Amino acid sequence: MNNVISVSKIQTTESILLIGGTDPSGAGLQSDLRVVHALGLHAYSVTSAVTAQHNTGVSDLGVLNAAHVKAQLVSVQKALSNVDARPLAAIKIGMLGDEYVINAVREGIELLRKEGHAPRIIIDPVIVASSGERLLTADSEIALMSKLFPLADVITPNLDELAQLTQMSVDTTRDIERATHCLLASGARSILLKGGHFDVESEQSSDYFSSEKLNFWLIGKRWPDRENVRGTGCLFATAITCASAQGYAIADAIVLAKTAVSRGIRQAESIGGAYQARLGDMSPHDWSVDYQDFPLMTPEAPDAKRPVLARCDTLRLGIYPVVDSVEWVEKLINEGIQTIQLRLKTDTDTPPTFEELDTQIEAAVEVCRGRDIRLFINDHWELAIKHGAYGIHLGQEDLYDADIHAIAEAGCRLGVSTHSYTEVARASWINPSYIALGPIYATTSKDMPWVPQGVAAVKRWVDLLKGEYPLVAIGGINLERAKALKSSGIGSVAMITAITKAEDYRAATKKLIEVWEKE
Ligand SMILES: Cc1ncc(COP(=O)(O)OP(=O)(O)O)c(N)n1
Ligand SMILES: Cc1ncsc1CCOP(=O)(O)O
Ligand SMILES: [Mg+2]
Repeated sequence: MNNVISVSKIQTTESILLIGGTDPSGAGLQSDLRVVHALGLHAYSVTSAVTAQHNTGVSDLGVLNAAHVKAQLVSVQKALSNVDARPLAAIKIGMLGDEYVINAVREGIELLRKEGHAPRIIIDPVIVASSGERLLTADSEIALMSKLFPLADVITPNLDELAQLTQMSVDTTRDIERATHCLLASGARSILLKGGHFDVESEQSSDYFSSEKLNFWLIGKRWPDRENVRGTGCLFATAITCASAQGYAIADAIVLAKTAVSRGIRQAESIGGAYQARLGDMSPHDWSVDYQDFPLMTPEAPDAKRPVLARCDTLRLGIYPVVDSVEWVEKLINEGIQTIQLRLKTDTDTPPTFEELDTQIEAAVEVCRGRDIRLFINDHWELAIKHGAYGIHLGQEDLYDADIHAIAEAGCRLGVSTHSYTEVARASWINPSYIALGPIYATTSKDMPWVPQGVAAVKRWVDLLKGEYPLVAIGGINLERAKALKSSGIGSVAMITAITKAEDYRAATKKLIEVWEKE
């Protein structure tokens, strides 16, 4: 999975370049600019074509002469050479119209690259309008694919465009997966199929993302009473561009963008005979995400059955030590600990045998029996089920191997690690018994590719997920940091070192419980 930037390190002052066609009724560049402005970012905009359209169709279309497009790109390049210019972090390419403009855009990007700009590139391959009119000449598709797709970090076709670009049928989820994987061969780093036009009778609106390393469906709510909201495809691609410009990994940018599309449709207003997406003001720091707009993510088909996992008996799991032996479990529950994890790793120089794991897990469950203790078993989900543990803790990679339905059927709780928007969306599909957020601070107990998130990010997660799941913060947490985290509203803090490496583990545990439980 991609690394993620810390939410507290996102950029809010980068600039974006939008290239596309105008639409007097609100889609195209007009829609793109609304997204950028809702987030308080700065955009340069280069017009490639002028369209006359409404929700009844396209009545006129003029593609600009390529020289005019190139001249606009040169002006942007000059603006960017000023000392007070904000760095160009991302480019969104929308409607281009013909191959002359495609060539001009390619040259413009090369010029910007020569000047040292290294923006991310998001291409919305605008080929056909929703009403059916072509917005790119038929003989220009090859130019779009050969000249621009290889530069793209993401391409965002809708259903018709995916079918058109791959010449494949896209009637089922399997068709979409196949066609999307096929389009990856164009050289783009990733593809996002915008699924607004797929399975329109469904209560869900599902998009499919594919890259070399990661494939998933992203599932959002559909709003059937908001028909044909204008410019949502543009909104999606532009929102991805904004989040990319802020430094988010592409998958996280896509999850955030999906929240913006849902928000825009949920708040849409009918103006002049057509629904217009409405974002309102959004904080560039957390995009003012509302959980009702937050998507679910799954590598399985969007209609796959979701597990129904047992709930924890509380939203506040309290001080949560993570330990590596039954002895530690016993010692700490004797000190008043009520939530604890047995973490027996097998990737060590002297890994435990299967029999040893079996014996230890059975013994840990036995030690907790009849004592109202929430004992979570890390990784070894089959043994946890076998011995009737209260719960299991799994990381994101573990989720691919584990049988989540078997865990649910056994009545076992499941806590899931997360480090990013993508992983929270993945966890949300599973509807886990708790969500762990980490690393909050740097940790010496585990090699982590993730940047520590800090207290401000925990506060944002609490605000986003409040009441939905018990939340657990982990990574480098000691007494002082637990005090700082308490104000975030999180219900639990997990730790290894602060207890198991403490000079006096009894005193350390007592103090942590005291601080956490103090009103
Ligand atoms: C409470 C809690 N949060 C996160 C983790 C990490 O789990 P995972 O990502 O599976 O890594 P390992 O612990 O297996 O190395 C955890 N164990 N507990
Ligand atoms: C297992 C794990 N997962 C995320 S951070 C971490 C280690 C936490 O240990 P410590 O409390 O010593 O930083
Ligand atoms: Mg694990």
